[in-house]
Amino acid sequence: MNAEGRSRLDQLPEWTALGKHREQLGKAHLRELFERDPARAERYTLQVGDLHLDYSKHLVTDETLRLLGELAAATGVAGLRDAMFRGEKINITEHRSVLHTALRAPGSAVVESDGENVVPGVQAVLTKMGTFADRVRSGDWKGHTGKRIKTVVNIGIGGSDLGPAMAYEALRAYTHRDMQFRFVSNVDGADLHEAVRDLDPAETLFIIASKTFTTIETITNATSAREWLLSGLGVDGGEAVARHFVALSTNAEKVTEFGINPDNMFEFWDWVGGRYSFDSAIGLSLMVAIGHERFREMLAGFHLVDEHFRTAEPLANAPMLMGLLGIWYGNFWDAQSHAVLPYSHYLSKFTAYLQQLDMESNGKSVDRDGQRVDWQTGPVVWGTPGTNGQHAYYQLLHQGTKMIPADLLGFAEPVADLQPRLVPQHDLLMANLFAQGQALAFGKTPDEVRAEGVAEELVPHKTFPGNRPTTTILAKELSPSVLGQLIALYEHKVFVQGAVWNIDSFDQWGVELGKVLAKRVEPALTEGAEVPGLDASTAGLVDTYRALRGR
Ligand SMILES: O=P(O)(O)OC[C@H]1O[C@](O)(CO)[C@@H](O)[C@@H]1O
Repeated sequence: MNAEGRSRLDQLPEWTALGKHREQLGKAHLRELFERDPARAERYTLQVGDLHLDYSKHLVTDETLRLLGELAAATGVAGLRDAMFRGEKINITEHRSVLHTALRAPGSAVVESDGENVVPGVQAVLTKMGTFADRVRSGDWKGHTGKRIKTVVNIGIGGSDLGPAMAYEALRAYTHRDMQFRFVSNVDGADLHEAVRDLDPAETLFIIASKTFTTIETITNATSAREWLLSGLGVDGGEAVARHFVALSTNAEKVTEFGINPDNMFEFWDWVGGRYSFDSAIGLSLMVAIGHERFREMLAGFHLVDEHFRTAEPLANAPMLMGLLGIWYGNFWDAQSHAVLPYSHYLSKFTAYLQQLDMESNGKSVDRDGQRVDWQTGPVVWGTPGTNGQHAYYQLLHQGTKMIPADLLGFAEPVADLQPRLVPQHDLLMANLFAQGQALAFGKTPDEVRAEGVAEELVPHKTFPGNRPTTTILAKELSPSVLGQLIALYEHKVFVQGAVWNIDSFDQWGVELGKVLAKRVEPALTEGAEVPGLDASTAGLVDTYRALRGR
């Protein structure tokens, strides 16, 4: 038991009860669960805003859900959720509030951190972003030589890249048709090189997105971008940088040091985690792309799901259910990973975005009390757009030895631009989604295979065991609001899991060691410096690298 009187997770009776229930369920098959309970599909469906969630193809019964609800109650998920919304410092290792929900709260809301209402500041930045976005979109914002901006290059990494880059792809149909948007994150110079090589510096705006403004990848790329701009324009700096560089950051001092005019800095706050930041100033490139009205629609979508999460009963609460189902598989069925499979080309970067959200949040093995956990925490999140995956790794999903719960996401209507020309194609896409969910759940028995006249020796090969759980999430179309709803759904799902596992989902100490070691090793590569304490393997690799580079 910890100081707050909370027992270790695996010693809770609710945990033990789930373990026993799992044994009792034994080899229960989804086929039987559906046969036994004809109303199952209808009952295990939720409508949240525009999102229709079908969780009937999960290896659960009413009893499972009841026990999972009891686990959520016993682990104080709702209490921690309320503390988050109230602005309490639930990020305990960094002593910070966790208030991304305030970024999308209505202007009239009052949300306090350290006794101060943060909402007016959020709204002021949104207004400043809106004015700036309008100026760039309309051509009123001119580059150094008086030309209008045609390309926006966002330079950032992690949460300062994945969110805007993903949302830009997702909302492509809503983006400014006469402008281009590019996203540079990798410290590999090839990323920046490819992004700018066909651009005219006079028509290019760089948005430097970094919460800390100290991230080596971003500062290195930003410095190279500044050199590219200045040499392209044939000037020394000063006014040219002010016309072509803006910053999104919490660190005004470093932004000014870099040479960016503080008037062109859009601020956010330390209570916004990097991976929860793209609806803050970090979304500026997206706002320029889709316009501030659409951006506000997206925020309203986020808020709708925030309110649902805050108020809905646990077993009618979509993020709560999704989080608990993940716990059911990870902790009681030993599933190691979770696939997110969008049946939408526009969501091609959605899973990559979720990887940071989920794995940086819940990839922890020490609990909030600093004790090593004895239970599995965050899963490996992976996946690509569904139909492409079908022709690559779905073989393993259907007939492999691993249990991989999956989310299938799809939209009833293609985005407006594609209608009506490609509507039949869209039906084919969605038929694939429905077919995959069905095949994964129900499979094909040996008898069904035999009935097709298949030779006996091939029967085992053509049998599909099924019983592979999926959640299907449908919406009418991928609008800005629906995107906001989807992201908030996953953000809160991750929250629920972290709360049950009793880990701090809002720090990321695990990324630090590599950063420190890279800084230490770099002089060995560039200057051949002696790096004390290098292990034999790494020292050998450094030597090989230097030899290959002729140093
Ligand atoms: O916005 P910053 O400060 O440049 O950080 C970028 C990313 O680096 C991390 O701190 C660590 O990878 C992420 O959490 C964050 O999103």
